[in-house]
This record gives sequence, C-alpha cells and structure tokens, in this order.
Amino acid sequence: MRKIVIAGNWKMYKTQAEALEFLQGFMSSLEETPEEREIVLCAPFTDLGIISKSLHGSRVQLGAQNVHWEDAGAYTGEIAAPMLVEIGVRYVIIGHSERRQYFGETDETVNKRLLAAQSHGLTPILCVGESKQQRDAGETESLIVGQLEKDLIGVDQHNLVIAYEPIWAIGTGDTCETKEANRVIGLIRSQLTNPDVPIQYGGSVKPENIDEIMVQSDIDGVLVGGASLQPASFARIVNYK
Ligand SMILES: O=C(CO)COP(=O)(O)O
Repeated sequence: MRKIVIAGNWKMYKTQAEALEFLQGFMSSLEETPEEREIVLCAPFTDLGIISKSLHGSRVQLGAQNVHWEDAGAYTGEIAAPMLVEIGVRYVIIGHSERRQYFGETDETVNKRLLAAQSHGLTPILCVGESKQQRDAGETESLIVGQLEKDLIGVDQHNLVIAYEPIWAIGTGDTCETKEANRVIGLIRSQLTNPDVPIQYGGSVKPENIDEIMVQSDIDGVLVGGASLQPASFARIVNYK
C-alpha cells in the first residue's frame, strides 16, 4: 500500500500570528480524518518554530519549502538541513516550479538539495511538471522524464515524495484533467526504481475537485497552494471522501 500524503504549501503567506490562527481553526477538523493519511503543512521559515511548538504531539507533520545543500557556511539568506531538523521539520519541498522559474533553480541544484535533505533524515517532496508551452509542443513526457533522470541521481527512493505540478495549472484555477494527471503520474511511476514512492498531484486543488482527484488510481495525495490557506478549505481537502 502506498502512503497518502496531503500537503499544504503556504508559499510566502502567513505571519506567525496568522499561522497560529490557522491552526486554531484547522486542528479540530482532523478528528474525522483517517489515521493513514499523512498531513503536512509546508510553512515559511519564520513560522516553523512556532508551528512546531503548537503541533507538538499532534499528527500533523511540519514541512519547509526549500533547503540548502551545505550543512553550514557563508551562504547569506539560505537555510541548512540541520536547522530544520532541530525545530522538528520532517518534510521539505524541493524544486518547486516557482523556485525553478524565479530563483534560478536547476536540476543540478535540485539534486544537491535532495541529497542533503535525505542525509539529514528529511523527506523531500520533489516537484516536477511542464509549462503550457512545453505541453502545447508535445514535450510533457520528455521534459518530465528528463527532470526525473537528473534530479534523482543518487537519491534514495525509499524516503521520497514526488509532486506532479503542471505549471499552467498552478494558481490559475485551471486544474489538469484528473485522468490526464493520473496518466502523467503513471508515467512518473514507470521511471522509478521504487514503485511505492507516493506521487501527488498539485495545481488548483480545491474542495470542489479533491474527491475526483483522489479516486484516480495512481494519485497518492495532493500538494495544495491557495486552498491550504483557509482552515475550512484545507480541512475539506484532508477529509476527502
Ligand atoms: O504550487 C502549488 C502547490 O505547490 C499549487 O498552487 P495552487 O493550489 O494555488 O494552484
């Protein structure tokens, strides 16, 4: 049985006060959530300490949104894996398309971050996915196979989550058709040496489409942006039917 992982990616939203307010509204909604679903909140770095204290002893896992590949050093503005581990972080998003598009992330740096995260016991959530242009040019498959090939060099597939996030579906309300998402995720699985790696779908996941997404045979969870910011909508998503 593959693990189900439902993760919220808060991106650059929520001060500490807003994060605590979210938790107040969200935690009670988990009473109904089946135990086998792993719930992860990937918060901005500045929120992680306070959320970690607040989540202590709860079933919700804490995630970060990036990590540097060195354990320490002269890298102004970066955060190292031991710093995350110390405050109770368990997951880390790596290679999100927003990092690749706006911050010069490459497959080579993604690979270095994956290896560093794993060497400290963090579980990476590796994001892959094509742009609208690449999809229209029929390059979806080759792009994704290429990303996986380069990103996963030397990576332990027994401590890994992958998220398929088509860039054109992120924050646009334009969800990838669920059967198509399932097809691409099947393709991703066919490239792996461990078929049990949980593979999520991400891109305009909402309370309105979560049930339809989660019935797909190859989709093992979701990575949720906008709809993870409100307790009620994220609660509906983690409690999908
Ligand atoms: O980028 C995403 C999650 O990492 C998806 O964002 P949205 O759910 O806002 O489309």
